[in-house]
Amino acid sequence: MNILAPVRRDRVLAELPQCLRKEAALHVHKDFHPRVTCACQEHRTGTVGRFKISKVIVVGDLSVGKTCLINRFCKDIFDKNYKATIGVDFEMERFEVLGVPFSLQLWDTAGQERFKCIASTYYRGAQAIIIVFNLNDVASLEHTKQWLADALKENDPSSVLLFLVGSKKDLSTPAQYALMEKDALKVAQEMKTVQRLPSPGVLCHLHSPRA
Ligand SMILES: Nc1nc2c(ncn2[C@@H]2O[C@H](COP(=O)(O)OP(=O)(O)OP(=O)(O)O)[C@@H](O)[C@H]2O)c(=O)[nH]1
Repeated sequence: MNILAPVRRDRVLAELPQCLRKEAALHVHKDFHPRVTCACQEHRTGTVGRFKISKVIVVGDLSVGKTCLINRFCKDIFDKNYKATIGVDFEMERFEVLGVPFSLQLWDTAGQERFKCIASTYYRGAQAIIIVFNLNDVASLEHTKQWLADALKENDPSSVLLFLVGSKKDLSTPAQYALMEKDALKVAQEMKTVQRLPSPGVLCHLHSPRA
């Protein structure tokens, strides 16, 4: 018996872009090295029963907008009142990819120093790390390096996906924004070096709430 509500229509992917199709994945070809094939099959997602699960952790200074980012993605809402996250919060977003049920676990961690200890116990086993900073607060960008270092202590730097996300774009002037964007791209470049990936391993995304 299926007790879950149907997956939201915009979370159903019936077709993948060409570059993500099976034919494009070299490791599924017969003559590919078995060790690589195995490694590709092992890591990316966990499985609970018939469900595939990926874990994403969202880290960054207090009040940079982590909860708002998750709420916009999961519920399409924006709340201008600040309510600090205590420890961690959790959202589960269900998808259907080519007919296969898939869940994204989103872990919203507290930015406040006194909750860091609790929050960091949830870092382990992430497939993606989203590091958020405030585009109007250069210190929050500087601190992303420490957030990354802490998150990587619990995860495999060579396989985890990193996203550096700037928030509160609506509050910055074009000049401030241009400056911050330059600095953010530099930090993203440094993160890529820390991760020691041959290809771009960090995506830098600058975000503002829709009114
Ligand atoms: N103007 C504007 N305000 C934002 C934006 N994102 C978040 N805020 C506001 O910033 C405050 C903090 O947002 P949260 O999402 O709670 O921040 P957080 O990073 O989860 O904070 P902690 O739980 O303390 O770590 C709230 O008052 C939000 O409304 C944004 O893009 N633009």
